Amino acid sequence: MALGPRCGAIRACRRVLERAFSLRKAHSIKDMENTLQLVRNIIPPLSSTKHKGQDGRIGVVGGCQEYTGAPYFAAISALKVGADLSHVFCASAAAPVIKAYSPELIVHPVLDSPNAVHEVEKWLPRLHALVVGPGLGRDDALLRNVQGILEVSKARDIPVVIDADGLWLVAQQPALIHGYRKAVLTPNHVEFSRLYDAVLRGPMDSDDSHGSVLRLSQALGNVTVVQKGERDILSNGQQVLVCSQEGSSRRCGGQGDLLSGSLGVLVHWALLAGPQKTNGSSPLLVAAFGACSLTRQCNHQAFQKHGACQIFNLSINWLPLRI
Ligand SMILES: NC(=O)C1=CN([C@@H]2O[C@H](COP(=O)(O)OP(=O)(O)OC[C@H]3O[C@@H](n4cnc5c(N)ncnc54)[C@H](OP(=O)(O)O)[C@@H]3O)[C@@H](O)[C@H]2O)[C@@H](O)CC1
Ligand SMILES: Nc1ncnc2c1ncn2[C@@H]1O[C@H](COP(=O)(O)OP(=O)(O)OP(=O)(O)O)[C@@H](O)[C@H]1O
Ligand SMILES: [Mg+2]
Repeated sequence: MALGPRCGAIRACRRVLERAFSLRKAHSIKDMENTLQLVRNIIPPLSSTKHKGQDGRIGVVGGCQEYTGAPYFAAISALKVGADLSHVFCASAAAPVIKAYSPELIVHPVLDSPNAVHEVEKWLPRLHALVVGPGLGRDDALLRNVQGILEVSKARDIPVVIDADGLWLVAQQPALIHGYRKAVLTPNHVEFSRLYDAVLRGPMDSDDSHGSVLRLSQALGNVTVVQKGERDILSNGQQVLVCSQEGSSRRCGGQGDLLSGSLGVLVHWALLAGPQKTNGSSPLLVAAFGACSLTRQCNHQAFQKHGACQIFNLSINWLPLRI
């Protein structure tokens, strides 16, 4: 009985994905349509023969005393997109708050414990992907623990989406993810400039966004980079994709968290599907394009429905995931 509403929500979410991917608006170029078809190909079919967990067990690493919304938005988005289980590994002060937001999330108050790396590592064999950074904050002790978590995740070949303060850590230590082909970075404008400066040791050319994203990806050893903005620009150092699907002009906090959480599950689906389903294109690029497209489409639908409503802030932006 408890599964009913959740299955309904997932089916609804899949319908939103399907609708998002069948839109032909906004800078619609043939490449964009072709890529959306590849995104459709990686979405696993629902089936009564599957067991719980098969469609994705995602871990979000983030959440501290100040920021409890960001890890919640990322983790709940993974579920709403279609993951079966969503974990949050956060600092102890954030855990009761995040638990209270939703009984659907599994919350581990471990990030500030002396055994944080071990506490997360013991879950890794059961997780398909990690989303590192939403609401993490910049406390040195937490960042040291997250460094350890990234190292053990790489050793186990777990895909990682790195966002927000996770990108702050990578800007301090690019070697942490250099050459790790299962990493996707999702910087906003400021995070991208910071990373570019740190890795390429010079300011980016603001007249050449494509080139800048391509060069940053190459300099990081072909890690996939998603530069969010008016148009999202994605590259794995070989190919550059642009997602210009119509979004909204409302720029409230948390939209990037929806993107990184959605991407966590799409990365898992894309790697499971493999290059035959993505027609030889990089599965991670296809996943990233799907997450950008979905987030922008949700922003668009929410804005259509609620306008520039200031009261509900972010909630207006993720309502479409629940229809
Ligand atoms: N509800 C929650 O819990 C949420 C928590 N969150 C968490 O907060 C933490 C910090 O993340 P963050 O993104 O605020 O980063 P940070 O480096 O402090 O930069 C902020 C400053 O950069 C600027 N700026 C930003 N974008 C820009 C642009 N496109 N173009 C130009 N400038 C731009 C802007 O500067 P200003 O305009 O104010 O001078 C802004 O004030 C992180 O853990 C994250 O996950 C969020 O996820 C939201 C929801
Ligand atoms: N100017 C814009 N026009 C339309 N969509 C945008 C614009 N800027 C960002 N977006 C979209 O909003 C989503 C989040 O991007 P944004 O740059 O706000 O991330 P962020 O700053 O990391 O957000 P968060 O507040 O969650 O940290 C992305 O899907 C992106 O495509
Ligand atoms: Mg962000």
